Amino acid sequence: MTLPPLLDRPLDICVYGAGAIGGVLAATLTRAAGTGDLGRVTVIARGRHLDAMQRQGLRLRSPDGSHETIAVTATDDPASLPRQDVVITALKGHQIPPEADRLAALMAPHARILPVVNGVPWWYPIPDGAGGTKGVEEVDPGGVLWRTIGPERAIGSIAYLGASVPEPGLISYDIAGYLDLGRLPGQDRGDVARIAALLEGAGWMIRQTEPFQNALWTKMMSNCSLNAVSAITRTSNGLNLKSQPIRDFTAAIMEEVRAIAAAEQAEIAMATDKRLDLAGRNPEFKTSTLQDLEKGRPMEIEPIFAAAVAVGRARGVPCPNLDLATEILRQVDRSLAS
Ligand SMILES: NC(=O)C1=CN([C@@H]2O[C@H](COP(=O)(O)OP(=O)(O)OC[C@H]3O[C@@H](n4cnc5c(N)ncnc54)[C@H](OP(=O)(O)O)[C@@H]3O)[C@@H](O)[C@H]2O)C=CC1
Ligand SMILES: CC(C)(CO)C(=O)C(=O)O
Repeated sequence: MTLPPLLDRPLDICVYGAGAIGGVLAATLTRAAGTGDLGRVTVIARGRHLDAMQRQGLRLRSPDGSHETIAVTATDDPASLPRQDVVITALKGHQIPPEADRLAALMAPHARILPVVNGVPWWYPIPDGAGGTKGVEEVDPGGVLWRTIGPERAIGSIAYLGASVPEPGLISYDIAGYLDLGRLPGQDRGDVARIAALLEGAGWMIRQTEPFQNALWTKMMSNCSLNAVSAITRTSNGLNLKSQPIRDFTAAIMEEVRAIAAAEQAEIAMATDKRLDLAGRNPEFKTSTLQDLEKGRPMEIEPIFAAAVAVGRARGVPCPNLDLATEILRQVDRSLAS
């Protein structure tokens, strides 16, 4: 399908899900709203976090420890906003499918969507067995996002940074980093370049790794291993990796994901030992999966770990360590729900 081009005027952006990652994005974009190629910036949030932002503004703690308060335009009702040029989702993977209709209604006909999400994204194609492609069932059950929004409107977006929400209204930007934007081979990248430039204008460091599946599976290698192991042990990676057996288990998952990536024609340039050493450098930081577990919220088990296993299965790549880690986490989730 040919997409209508982005309009030749500043682009209005809505950040849908202003939690840890979305909160950092909302803060930085709101600061820059109305400058350069950036039009109005709005935010979708909910509950006590929304109340706090509406009452006191979004409070941002930056990696250098400095604090600032930013007045954001925030609502829990996307239908109250005008149709957007760009929607950035920063929801958990499992929180996106239930929002499919509201997301689609929020997007102008020419709009692009940037799903900043860990795991196999809902727009990522795998063979459907009939000569076409479809999304991965574990991340988009029944293909609702694939049908309602369409994979061609999505620009691949990966956050290489760390953030958390210590209390409602307060976003802690814990580990400074960057966003990687891109599309798979053969797709038009003109809109990627424009949105990358817009985000750079708002102060973001942007990479555009080509082919994009290299960036995607490089991040998956970290998430499938570090996030899963930290949630199983309920311990930060910094401490986990001091134990040789845990380090070996984490490395084994990384190697399995590397093999799945290779079957997807993706190259993970980062050596496993180097990635493990990097993870050991932030002993205080808890992965987003461990943050969820500690807050008693559902973990992104299906969109991250189970989806990777599913891609491995579709390509005939065994991943027994990741498979076991996934099943352990499902069991943890079930035990908490009962
Ligand atoms: N945190 C991190 O350091 C990193 C996270 N990521 C990835 O980024 C993505 C986002 O994660 P993260 O920012 O940690 O998640 P958060 O849970 O902090 O943020 C998601 C936000 O969206 C809100 N939300 C969910 N559904 C709705 C809805 N229907 N309407 C309005 N608001 C809604 C949530 O509210 P509520 O709390 O009520 O559910 C929450 O505030 C995930 O895929 C994660 O794996 C990637 C890199 C690092
Ligand atoms: C830890 C990190 C930065 C990489 O695995 C991450 O993406 C997360 O916490 O979700």
